[in-house]
Amino acid sequence: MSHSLQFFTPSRAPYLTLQKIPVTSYTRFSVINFPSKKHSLTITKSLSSDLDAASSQVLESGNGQTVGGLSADNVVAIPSHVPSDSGAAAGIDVDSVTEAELKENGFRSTRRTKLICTIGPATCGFEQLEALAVGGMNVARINMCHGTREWHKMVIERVRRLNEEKGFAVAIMMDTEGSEIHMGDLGGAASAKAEDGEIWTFSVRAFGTPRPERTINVNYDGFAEDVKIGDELLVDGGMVRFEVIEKIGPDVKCRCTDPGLLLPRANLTFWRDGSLVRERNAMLPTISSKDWLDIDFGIAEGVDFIAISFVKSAEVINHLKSYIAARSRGSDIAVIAKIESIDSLKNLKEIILASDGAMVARGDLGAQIPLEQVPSAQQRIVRVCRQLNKPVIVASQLLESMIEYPTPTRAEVADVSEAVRQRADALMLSGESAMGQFPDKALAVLRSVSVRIEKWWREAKRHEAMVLPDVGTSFADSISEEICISAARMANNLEVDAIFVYTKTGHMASLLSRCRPDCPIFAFTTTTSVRRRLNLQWGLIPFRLGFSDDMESNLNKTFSLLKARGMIKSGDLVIAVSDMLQSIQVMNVP
Ligand SMILES: Nc1ncnc2c1ncn2[C@@H]1O[C@H](COP(=O)(O)OP(=O)(O)O)[C@@H](O)[C@H]1O
Ligand SMILES: C=C(OP(=O)(O)O)C(=O)O
Ligand SMILES: [K+]
Ligand SMILES: [Mg+2]
Repeated sequence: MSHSLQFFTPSRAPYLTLQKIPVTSYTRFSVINFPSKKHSLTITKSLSSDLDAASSQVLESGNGQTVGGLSADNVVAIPSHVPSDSGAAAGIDVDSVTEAELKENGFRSTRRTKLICTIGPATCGFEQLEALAVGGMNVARINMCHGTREWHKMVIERVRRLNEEKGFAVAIMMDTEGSEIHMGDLGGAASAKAEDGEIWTFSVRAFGTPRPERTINVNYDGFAEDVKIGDELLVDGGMVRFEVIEKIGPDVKCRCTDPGLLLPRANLTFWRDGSLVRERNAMLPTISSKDWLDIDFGIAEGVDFIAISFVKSAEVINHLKSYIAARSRGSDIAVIAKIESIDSLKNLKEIILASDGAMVARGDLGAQIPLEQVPSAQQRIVRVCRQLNKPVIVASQLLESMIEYPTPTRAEVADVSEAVRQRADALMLSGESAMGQFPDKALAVLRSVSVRIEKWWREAKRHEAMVLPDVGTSFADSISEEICISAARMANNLEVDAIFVYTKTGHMASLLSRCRPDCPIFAFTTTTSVRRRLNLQWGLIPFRLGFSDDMESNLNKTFSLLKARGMIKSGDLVIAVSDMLQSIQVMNVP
């Protein structure tokens, strides 16, 4: 039984044909774009089955052993020993955590929201990093505000080793310091307490060690000239407040009006007559000379993402992207724009269009706009990113109290839930994982809240439909988009177990992720770098797999490999799409 449907458009002529094809074992709809390209939409009930032969044939392990079914104590994924970026590799790379999750709980309950951990003194050891990866960390973030390049290099090497030895695909995000005004590093002290009414000296002078009492170094030379007596000085957006009372040369004397804890390199803003004074910040370059050196370091180390602090316009992103393209010879580093200033909100759409993703950096954003405006800004940024098909991260203070306590506050759980409900791609831990006392517990809270809220909203079918504008710039891109939108809709309506996408660049996988379908998306890609990058995006489970242009053989191979590892089983309903063939196929796993 088969059906046909034809679309004709005049002259320019993509004739899209759904035609009747006499096939008995499955139903095939073909969408044909004359004269050049063929797009097939195939609904397959049963696949010609040389599958059993295939499944007995493979799975090659890292040491060349053949692995059949996995036993409970054998859940650690064994990456193929074939060079990872080789398209011809016979095995499949997936990590032990995903594998165990799929086996134990099935497709439906896999976590869709991705998790990022800032790595700091509390989590930089190999075992600590491994514990985070086991706990669900998808991306490790290093913040170039803190630590030395040698320290960051060591963290990068450990994460890479973890990926190689344990089959993880933890990506690395390097976050630049940016050139906004901030305090010095407190001479090595972890914090300093400012009490109500105390007089502190803020100065561009570098103080020796031990740091004289009640002194703070400021990184910006023009500081003393720019502030005026009566200005309000806010540390970290108001965690501590001072009033400027006197200027003596490079020193600015301030009285503490809201006491609190000063942390190393905390951000400083000054306010006059109720408004943020930002003329000076506007003069500072977004990417400082130190940031450029850090960026060179990131390129040399082959990080997966570079997050740029205090982006003000699309121009700086375009500039950086061409810099990276010229320097990194083929390795594709994604650029994430941190939205944390008034200017970045003003130019939001252009910035996001120019970037490969964005971060709602609520820490500094909350210091630049009134706190009560942060939630609506977050919602807007998340929506714009999804519409423009760019991954979006919600960051800062998600579980701030867990820096010190083993359980979150109810309000923190509600905040995390809201970000998950908005269906942001990723949630980020900062101090909680960098220097907190309970990094693993904080990650576990993000994980369990994500899974719970995702399930609740899926079951309640309460996700409002979002209008997804055309983002493609070519006709072929538009076809990919339509295919992904249709595949996601079909997946929801048919209640399929998973969508499979075969993608070389990852683009088709991200288009599917944008649709936020009910089922998980298994993204098969040929390179480890694309696999790592896809790990930031909502709902994608990235695998590295060598595949060809022949979809039938790709599917057979995938089914046999995943079945052999107990990650799928006969009868599971799957939709497969591919960016080589631009096709949709619906089938039961044989
Ligand atoms: N590499 C590091 N070395 C030492 N401390 C770090 C490092 N990274 C982060 N931290 C600590 O974790 C805190 C939270 O991290 P993050 O939010 O990334 O930085 P910031 O507070 O500067 O915005 C920092 O204030 C700092 O105390
Ligand atoms: C993530 C942020 O940036 P950083 O931690 O680098 O200040 C933020 O400001 O929220
Ligand atoms: K930073
Ligand atoms: Mg910031």
